[in-house]
Amino acid sequence: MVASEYQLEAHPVIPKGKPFLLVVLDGWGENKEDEFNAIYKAECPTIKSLKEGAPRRWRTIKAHGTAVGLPSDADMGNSEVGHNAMGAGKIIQQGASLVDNALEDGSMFTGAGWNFAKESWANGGTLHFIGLLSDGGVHSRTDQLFALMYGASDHGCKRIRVHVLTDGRDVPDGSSIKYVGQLEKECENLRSHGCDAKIASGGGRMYVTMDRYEADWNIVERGWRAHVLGDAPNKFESALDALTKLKEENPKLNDQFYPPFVVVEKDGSPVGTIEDGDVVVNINFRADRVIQISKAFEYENFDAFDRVRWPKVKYLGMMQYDGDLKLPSNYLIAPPLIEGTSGQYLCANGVRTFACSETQKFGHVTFFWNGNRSGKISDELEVYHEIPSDNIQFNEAPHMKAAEIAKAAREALLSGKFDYVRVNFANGDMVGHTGDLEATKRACEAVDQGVKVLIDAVEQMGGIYLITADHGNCDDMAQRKKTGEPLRDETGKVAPLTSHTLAPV
Ligand SMILES: O=C(O)[C@@H](CO)OP(=O)(O)O
Ligand SMILES: [Mn+2]
Ligand SMILES: [Mn+2]
Repeated sequence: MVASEYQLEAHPVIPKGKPFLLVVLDGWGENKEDEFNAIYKAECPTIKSLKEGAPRRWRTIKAHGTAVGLPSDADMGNSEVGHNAMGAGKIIQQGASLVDNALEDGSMFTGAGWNFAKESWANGGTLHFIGLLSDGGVHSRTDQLFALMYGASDHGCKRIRVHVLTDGRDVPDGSSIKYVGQLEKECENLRSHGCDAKIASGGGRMYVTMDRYEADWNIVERGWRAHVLGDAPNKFESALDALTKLKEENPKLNDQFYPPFVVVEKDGSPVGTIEDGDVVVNINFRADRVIQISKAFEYENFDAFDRVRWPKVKYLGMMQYDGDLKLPSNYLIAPPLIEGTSGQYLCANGVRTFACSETQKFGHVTFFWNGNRSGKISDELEVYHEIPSDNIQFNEAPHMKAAEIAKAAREALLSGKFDYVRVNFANGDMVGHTGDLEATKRACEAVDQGVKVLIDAVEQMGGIYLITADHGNCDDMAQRKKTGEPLRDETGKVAPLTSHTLAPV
């Protein structure tokens, strides 16, 4: 599109010269009002008064499944799809759907990415897969991994090593044993058909490899050491052993936070380090949490941590994760092309924008918002302001940076320098993912207070506001039976729900 195609007529209702405030409440769904709905149980007078005081202006919209471009209506919403859809104002066929389609019609195994990968094992290289091991469908799916493993074996691959990141965030805590068990079975089956397939290393997604927005490079370094160098304090003869024994040592450990581990032979040598001539496929289709590890594999000049050894491998993403950086340069499936984003229109029309969140969600209101492009659309018109997140488990400080975000955005509103202020409050989502109901209530209260500060400021300036969310999370903190009743363990304790929900927003 040329710039003129982005020219817009003046809006008939929204006053020119008055600021517009857009607030995304991350992970804040509209769900059944019961004791496991943290929003309902918290003191949230601002949000409540908006709902009750202006019912005509309040409505719910779908934020999951096919309504936002996901493969099926059983798929919960997530930040990438939510912010992509809101930022572009349209439904985009998401990575998960594109991978499914390519597997179904076979084009996965005829594309340029696949042929590039194949050269490596044709020359004796090992095929490595790295990624999140669950069927949560937010970042990756095990059925897609298995399809790639069998596809490789059918195309002559003789040696596969899988580096697994345990989930417990998009699926219940404790379920990683099940996924590792399934993967072990598939490996066994492949071995009986002449392809030497094994799990080689792993760790929990929030502690190993899958950092985002450069919140903590140590996370990526731990992964690099385990996957590439075969170096981790914990060495076991199988991944199942690793999970069970680490949990025995520390019963409080959850799937999201397993320490890095390496699978070793009887003599203690790692079963699958990453070596020159190998090929590495990252099975995550979602971008944010694999950009850093992709840089570590791809960039010759890299100083985020000491790689010790930088093997000469072919590295491929399931998708290309960053369209601006062209990262990684090789990938299996072309990502959705997201054009005509709101930012492109607003910049073409001279709208001055202030976008703000804390680190954990900073890329959500910038990178995802702009259709998975890093960097700004216009240096003159836009200010992107990041408040550093703390590197802690967020139920320990459920207020996170809500007050700081509100303060920064308030100043932007009152400064008169911006026409459009866009923020994301992370709390409902990030604390919701811990499964800690009490802390999540505090999280909702911090968000509610932040929203109050911002509404006061925008009203003072005579502007208008829109408050919305990207998907549910804190609106239901209990796993449920089919009947809707909460699931309980033998002692009667309710099983916490750490994942997003299917609720509308
Ligand atoms: O933490 C994440 O990576 C996802 C859950 O997997 O959450 P969100 O989509 O809200 O960022
Ligand atoms: Mn989100
Ligand atoms: Mn989330």
